[in-house]
Amino acid sequence: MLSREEAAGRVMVALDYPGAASAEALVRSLEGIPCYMKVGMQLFYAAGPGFVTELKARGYKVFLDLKMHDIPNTVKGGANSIAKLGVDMFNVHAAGGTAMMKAAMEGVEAALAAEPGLRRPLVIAVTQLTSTSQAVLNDEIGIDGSVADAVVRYARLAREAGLGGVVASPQEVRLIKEACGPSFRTITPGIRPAGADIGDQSRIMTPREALAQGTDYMVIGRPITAAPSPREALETIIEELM
Ligand SMILES: O=c1ccn([C@@H]2O[C@H](COP(=O)(O)O)[C@@H](O)[C@H]2O)c(=O)[nH]1
Repeated sequence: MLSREEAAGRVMVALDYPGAASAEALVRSLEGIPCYMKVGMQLFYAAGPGFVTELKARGYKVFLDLKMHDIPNTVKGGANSIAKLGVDMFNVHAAGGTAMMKAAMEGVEAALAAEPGLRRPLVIAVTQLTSTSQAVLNDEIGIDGSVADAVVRYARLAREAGLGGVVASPQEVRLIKEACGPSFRTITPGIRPAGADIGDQSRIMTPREALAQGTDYMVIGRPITAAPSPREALETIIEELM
């Protein structure tokens, strides 16, 4: 059983908006609910790091979801800059390989050494996007085997590189925890309350199902942001988790 506060703390609201004004309106509508805020590419490219530091200054937990995937030296620099924003969590693509993921960790260490008061962010890796189906993985991308096997392989790589968790679908959480241990964090998009529009997601579960699988955090965007009342939609999800 989760308390209301614990349940809210498991939800990361995806602020997928074209600019600061619309994102700020959503944040205000959820005021007082202790959920995580997730800033992704759309908002970050439009509103910049100032929006992130403002959320932190107002006491929000922030996941910066920029999914870095580049050569190790570039990712090291990117991770260094991100760590200096004081976010709680950020990510890279596990497909970049061990050297790239280790470079992200080095970038964080360098930031912490330069500014000892900084918060240490949890660095996590994207495994297979939750929009990727079995058929797309095999027939289009050309990776053989099951999605679950590919996800677990990436999760093991991420753990070996020193990262603290992965982004995956809730359908793979149990396998990831078995392979990487219970304290290795799972952050799961692909969350759809019963009856909600699936949209472009492929590997989905309801909030309650995801929690039963043992997910640590669930990322939820449109089921909240596109609802007539985002606050009511989030409250309903929190109730479902209690
Ligand atoms: O595999 C992934 C990685 C990241 N995401 C992000 O999560 C949210 C999901 O939004 P919904 O509106 O609930 O579908 C979005 O910001 C994605 O960029 C993901 O869906 N899958």
